[in-house]
Amino acid sequence: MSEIHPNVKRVLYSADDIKNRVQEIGKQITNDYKDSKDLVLIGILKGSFMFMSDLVRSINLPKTNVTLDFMAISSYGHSTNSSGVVRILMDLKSNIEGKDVIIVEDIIDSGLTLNHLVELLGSRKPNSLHTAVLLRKKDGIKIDVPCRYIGFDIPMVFIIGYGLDFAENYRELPYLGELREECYKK
Ligand SMILES: O=P(O)(O)OC[C@H]1O[C@H](OP(=O)(O)OP(=O)(O)O)[C@H](O)[C@@H]1O
Ligand code: HPA
Ligand SMILES: [Mg+2]
Repeated sequence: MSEIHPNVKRVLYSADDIKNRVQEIGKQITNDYKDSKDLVLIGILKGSFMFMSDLVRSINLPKTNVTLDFMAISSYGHSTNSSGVVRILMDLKSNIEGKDVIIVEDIIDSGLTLNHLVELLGSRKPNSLHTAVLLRKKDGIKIDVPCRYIGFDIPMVFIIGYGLDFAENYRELPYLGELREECYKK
């Protein structure tokens, strides 16, 4: 493995661990949606960009019309705690009415973001609506959001890498690591 960033306290999941788990989720989705006519994967930017790009390449549905769309939201800004306000920075380009929708998220922490998205997208009358989430902090959840596909359950530490940021940094790291506390606690 390439050198670990000095602000990473420990690596929770290596690039290989992530690859293997994402492939498993891709296989599950392939099996669950083999009879779907129209599957839309909705990536929630920015955090899900790596998970989304690896996940779509792990899905093999040649007879299904698989499309991608994106929404951009923000609730953390430059903090390690949710502001509690989910701001939609960019909405979908497509109409999801009648389609099978999977929301692709990097992490559930408080659950506020995903809960908001499920309510919002559910109101647009999709044929079905499920969620694929790479990381879940079970002990941090304030609102219980149903998740069909979960990568890993993780402890209450702040995670960076594989798309996840702290104050917009570290998204490029190929692994999932714990950010050193001294980087955000003064
Ligand atoms: O369960 P919650 O407590 O709501 O936290 C999860 C959300 O917070 C992060 O987004 P953020 O606001 O940092 O935007 P980003 O994806 O652009 O980093 C993360 O990507 C999730 O979307
Ligand atoms: O642990 C985290 N890391 C990065 N972004 C996040 N958004 C919610 N929790 C986290
Ligand atoms: Mg963020």
